Amino acid sequence: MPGFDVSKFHQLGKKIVGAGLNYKSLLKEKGFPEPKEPVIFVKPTSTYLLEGSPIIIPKGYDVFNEIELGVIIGRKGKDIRAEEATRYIGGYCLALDLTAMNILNEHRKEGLPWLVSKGFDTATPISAPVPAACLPDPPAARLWCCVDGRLRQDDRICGMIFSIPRQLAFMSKNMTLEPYDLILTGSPAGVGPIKQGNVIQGGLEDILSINFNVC
Ligand SMILES: O=C([O-])CC(=O)C(=O)O
Ligand SMILES: [Mg+2]
Repeated sequence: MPGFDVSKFHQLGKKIVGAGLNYKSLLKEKGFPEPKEPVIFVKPTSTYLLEGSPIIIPKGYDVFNEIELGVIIGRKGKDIRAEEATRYIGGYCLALDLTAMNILNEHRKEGLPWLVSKGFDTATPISAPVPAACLPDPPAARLWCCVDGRLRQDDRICGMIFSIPRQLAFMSKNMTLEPYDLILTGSPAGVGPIKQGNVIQGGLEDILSINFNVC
């Protein structure tokens, strides 16, 4: 994409918009109905964590792994049409949308926002980014996550309920998407607790990989 350098993502990363409950496999696992529209939330940029730094679990937080394909926005867009959405994608990364599930479950029951469960420091570990051209066919790609070498999550991007173009269209009706925003596109089944000493690894085909320690 002209004028967009995805390698600057780690310095210039802007808002983080997540789509939750977006994989058929996850909803089956949780016994939740499919949402009629994308369920979206924002994470603070202070949650970003780069490889080499450890995940820190706050006391009393039951933090769960959530591997996700991250879409890095490459150009400003408002009211993006799903048919044109790929033109706004500047690159991809892998991310862990770490979530304090004990807190989220309580807040969900009470109809409260998700910020506390998803907004703690180190809650968004991210991989190195790649340009959009490195992933020509996202739906066909396999996404996986291991904890201490044991496979927990393994699904294809086509297991999403709302495709990446539909997510960008929905989000950009509500808010302008800007270069270096990160869209977290939802996590497949297999989320579970992580604890001090765990090693979390994930991948998308042989295109993206992520590796973090929990301290
Ligand atoms: O944590 C949750 O239950 C919602 C979420 O972010 C996801 O499904 O990826
Ligand atoms: Mg998530």
